[in-house]
Amino acid sequence: MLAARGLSAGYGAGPVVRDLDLEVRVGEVVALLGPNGAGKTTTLLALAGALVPMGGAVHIDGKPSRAPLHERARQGLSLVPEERSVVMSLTVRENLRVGRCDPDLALGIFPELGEHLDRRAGLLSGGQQQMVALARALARRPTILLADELSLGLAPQIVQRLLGAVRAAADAGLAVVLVEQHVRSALAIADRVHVLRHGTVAWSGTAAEAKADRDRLLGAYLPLDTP
Ligand SMILES: Nc1ncnc2c1ncn2[C@@H]1O[C@H](COP(=O)(O)OP(=O)(O)OP(=O)(O)O)[C@@H](O)[C@H]1O
Repeated sequence: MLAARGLSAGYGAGPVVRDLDLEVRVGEVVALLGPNGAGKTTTLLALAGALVPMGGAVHIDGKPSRAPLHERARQGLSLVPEERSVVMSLTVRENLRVGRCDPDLALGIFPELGEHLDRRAGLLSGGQQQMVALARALARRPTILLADELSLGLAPQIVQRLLGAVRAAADAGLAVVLVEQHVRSALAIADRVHVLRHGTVAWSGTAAEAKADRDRLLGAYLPLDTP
């Protein structure tokens, strides 16, 4: 579905991620873990088409693609960036109408947003804002979801709710690449895991293997892990 083949990407001064190979298939959640600065966001942006590869390629449905983000978005890719992508001055209802989002579908994913439809997004809690961002991304009926640090700064219950919605969408046929610092939560919903360190893949395996090896993984690669 979506794959990186020998992918290198960065910001002008040279690649910050190098020679990455990874792929995500229909119905699968692939977690990208790693400490701050490891290159997780950079990888996600390159997969999304927001950064042009400096080497290698991104393949979509088996073919190399150089399409930019807006074109990939039309082809069914949804990106939830690290900075919450809700428009604070718009109401929840207005936020859900942006783009090709189906508001009823969005409310089906997070019914609790229903009572806040006419509130400005800026007045919502961080967790509710993230629900709006994720609901909007999922309610475009994408085939690929790329999500960056959904859990950032949020309470465990909300994180579970958000990641549960991601898992349910994958079970319904979505391909997901999830960047997370919250290792335990990511492993709870992921099928496969890549750990990035200094811009390269330091460890790859199934989520079950990562759970079995969690303490060693945390010690070796993920010293900044919280719960
Ligand atoms: N816009 C940018 N311009 C130049 N360098 C950048 C830019 N964004 C990130 N970098 C650098 O690229 C490297 C990888 O950053 P990236 O954000 O991909 O890491 P990350 O694993 O997502 O970390 P974090 O969890 O802190 O977001 C870092 O050294 C960072 O300083």
